[in-house]
Amino acid sequence: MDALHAYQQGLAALQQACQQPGDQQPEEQQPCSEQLAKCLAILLNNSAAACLGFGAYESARAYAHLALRRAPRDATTLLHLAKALDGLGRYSEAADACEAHLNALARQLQSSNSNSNSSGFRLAVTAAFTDGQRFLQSLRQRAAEAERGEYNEAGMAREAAASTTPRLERHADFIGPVQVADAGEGRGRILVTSQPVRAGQLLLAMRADALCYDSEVPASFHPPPGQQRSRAHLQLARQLPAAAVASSRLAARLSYLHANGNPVPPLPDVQECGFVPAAARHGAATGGDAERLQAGPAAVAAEEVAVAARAYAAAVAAGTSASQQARYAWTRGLLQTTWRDQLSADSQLLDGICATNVFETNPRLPAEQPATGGSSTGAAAVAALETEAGGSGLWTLAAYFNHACLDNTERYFLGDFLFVRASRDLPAGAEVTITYLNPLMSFRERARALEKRGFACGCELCSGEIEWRRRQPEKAAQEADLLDCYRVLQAQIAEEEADSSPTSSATSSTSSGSSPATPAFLSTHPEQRARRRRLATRLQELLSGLRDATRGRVWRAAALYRPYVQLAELLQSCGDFQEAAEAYEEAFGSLAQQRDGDDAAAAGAADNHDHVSTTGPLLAGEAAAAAAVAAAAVVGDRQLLSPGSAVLVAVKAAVAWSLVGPAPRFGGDGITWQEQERRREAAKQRTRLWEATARGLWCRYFGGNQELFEARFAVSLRRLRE
Ligand SMILES: C[S@@+](CC[C@H](N)C(=O)[O-])C[C@H]1O[C@@H](n2cnc3c(N)ncnc32)[C@H](O)[C@@H]1O
Repeated sequence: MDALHAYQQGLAALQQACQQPGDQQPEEQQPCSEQLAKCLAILLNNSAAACLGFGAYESARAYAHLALRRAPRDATTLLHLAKALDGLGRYSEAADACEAHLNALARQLQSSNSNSNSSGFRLAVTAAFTDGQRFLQSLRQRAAEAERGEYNEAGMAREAAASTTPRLERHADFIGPVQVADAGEGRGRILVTSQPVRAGQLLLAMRADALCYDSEVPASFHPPPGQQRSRAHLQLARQLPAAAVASSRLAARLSYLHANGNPVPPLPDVQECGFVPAAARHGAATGGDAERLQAGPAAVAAEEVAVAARAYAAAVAAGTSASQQARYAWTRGLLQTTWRDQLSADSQLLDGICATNVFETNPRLPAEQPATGGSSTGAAAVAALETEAGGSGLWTLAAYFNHACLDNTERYFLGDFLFVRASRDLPAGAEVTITYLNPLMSFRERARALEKRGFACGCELCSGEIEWRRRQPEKAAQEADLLDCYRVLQAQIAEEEADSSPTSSATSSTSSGSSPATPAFLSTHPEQRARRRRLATRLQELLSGLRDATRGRVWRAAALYRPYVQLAELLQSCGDFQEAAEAYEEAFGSLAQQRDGDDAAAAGAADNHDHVSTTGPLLAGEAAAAAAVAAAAVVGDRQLLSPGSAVLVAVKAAVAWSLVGPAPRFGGDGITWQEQERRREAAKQRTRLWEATARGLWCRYFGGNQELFEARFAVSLRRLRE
């Protein structure tokens, strides 16, 4: 800031020197001498560099632009312009400026060869050229991301996996075909599609505006007793006031967010918040500075003096009181000045904003971690990377998504980057929703969690359940009783699983050296296996009751998915791989929308199968698999409750089937060698089928990047290849 001040004084002095004596009007000013023009260019360029130093990008751009009017081919100024445009998110223009910078360096190299300049100079220019090429590459990458939503997600997953607290700073946000609109009817602001979109299309990708990873919470931080929010969430809320004071962009974005219990703020100001849609970026990518760069040296005109003065004023404002630019933050009282003239942020309001809008980065699937009644605000039904770090963050544009238990998007995180894709084809103007909860929680759990947040969900899933309860009160009561029993059983299963510590005789899931014959999760202790088998039998009985109680309902996953996955895991740990695989298939089947006659269709499939196959223990499972895979193939026709869970459970089914063939049969069942061979072959086919199903769903709902699929399911896929 001091440097900028000094340059400004220098510029003022030169300005005076350039002025002709007498009382000419500014328009009549004469061109100053070549030497003065050179000095001016240097001072303007240095001013640009100073502005870059404290993030005053608009001022840096203005200064660099003025400097280039005097020295249009100056390599350093072109680099400063590229950096300023990069900071402003104008990536294509920044790439143009960077290319011009590289051309200027190439010319310098050429003339240094012919002028026999010192080798030191040539080395320095060559090094700058290499840096410039790298910079250009990263600008082109950001332009592709911001303008077209083209991300190297597998590369980002690797970047994320390389750190325990990943922050993917080198990537740009993408705001696709969505915009904020007023929903009215007490539902606040929502996101709607700005054009028709296809299932799987990327709607939004953005870095967290603020994020705290679990591992970043100081050990000394003890949340107040009874607190429902995670430690990272609370820590984030504590950090926000200082962060809002330090960044006007963050303050602006936060100020438009809703905090339950407060009046809903107006629609966010796009300029203030910097929510630039990809379409607008694409349009801005032509012309602008890139074109104006062609302008030759010019006289010091009054207009330019005014531009320099404005750039200076803006830089000073940005450097001294960053948050002055967040106008609505002042109106709302989120930012204030204290009696000592210091800037401060309303921590209570920010705490409320956090409570209403935070997402968790690696919410676990319910089968991995039973839902706890929905205290987490961001539980999502997507398979987390095995390496993904847990944390709480704010993604301020995603905060305008309203909730629906049966939503029309899929979301996932790569480090601190949030991706949201459409999970259905949607027309223009359709409301885009996400689920704040895990849709696989029971209706009662979801309703209770949303009640705490002050609203009731009226989505198709919830209204379907309400209608079913009205029509079938006995079945609903039966289901509720069974789910209560399931909760008791769940606690016993959790206790049993806790018993598989490395010191116990069962092999822990973290042990190494697993092979298909002795998978890591297989319990080798006979007593433990017997205990688990007993629990599995009780779960099977309970599931048979739940199936009856929910027969005829459109969606059954909320009741069936979790117990089936849990059953599969128990069976797998007992070495009953085939039964485990079939339980995973049932879990998968429960995710697909049930239609009238679906059960009859499955029975029909089994009957058909009967005619062509010898009756055997694989039969029921094969029919179920065929039905499930068929369901996966026609998801366009009907829906999956949670595509993320469907992909995960399909992978798990594939792994379970891969273990069937070569696994030893406990207890022996006296089957022939040929029969064993037949089963082995059938299991192999089923493995391939389920892997293909998982990949098919991945393509439909997650953009289809196979490398990312490999990264997400690395451990499981390795097991499949063994
Ligand atoms: C993350 S904000 C979503 C955006 C919000 N509508 C706004 O204007 O800021 C969460 C809040 O939106 C409201 N909301 C979200 N989903 C809703 C729904 N399905 N029905 C009614 N209100 C909802 C609730 O007040 C909730 O606490």
